[in-house]
Amino acid sequence: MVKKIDHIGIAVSNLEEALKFYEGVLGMNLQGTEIVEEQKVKVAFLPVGDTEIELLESTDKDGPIARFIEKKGEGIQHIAYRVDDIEKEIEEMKQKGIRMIDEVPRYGAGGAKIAFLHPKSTNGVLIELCQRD
Ligand SMILES: C[C@@H](C(=O)O)C(=O)SCCNC(=O)CCNC(=O)[C@H](O)C(C)(C)COP(=O)(O)OP(=O)(O)OC[C@H]1O[C@@H](n2cnc3c(N)ncnc32)[C@H](O)[C@@H]1OP(=O)(O)O
Ligand SMILES: [Co+2]
Repeated sequence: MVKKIDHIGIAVSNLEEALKFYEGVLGMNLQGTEIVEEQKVKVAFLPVGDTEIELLESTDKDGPIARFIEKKGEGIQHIAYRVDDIEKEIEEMKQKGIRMIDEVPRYGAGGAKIAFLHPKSTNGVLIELCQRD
């Protein structure tokens, strides 16, 4: 099942501005940035101990991050849990009646396999399953 919190996804309007806070004030180290076209995001990863903060800026006004900020403002958008076998977990979730946004894994930042659970099935938190080989 779930191994650890892989990352916490935070929606930001401007990545450069947000990094001034995370690096300059909190003293975190930027591990790298990447554009994930399929999710319409530019992401920055900042490791914290055994997990990471994922800052997400939208690359498209219709992307999930743009829509989130429009409705709720900047803030925590998802929590990602590490799993070993994402296909197996997706099947188990479906059997347990969970509404999956992704029924087949997609590719996220760093080539991880990812799949989202709908917040209506999870007490209001958008959950990402994440497998890294
Ligand atoms: C790069 C990658 C990686 O880690 O490698 C990433 O993380 S990509 C991270 C960005 N990608 C994604 O988020 C992809 C998966 N997300 C999605 O498919 C979408 O954002 C949905 C979660 C389905 C929401 O879509 P949309 O905004 O069109 O739906 P909606 O407005 O009808 O929302 C349906 C209900 O869900 C709630 N809702 C929407 N987004 C939410 C969120 N992030 N957390 C908690 N609740 C949320 C709304 O308030 C609404 O509740 P009420 O009806 O009660 O008002
Ligand atoms: Co994520």
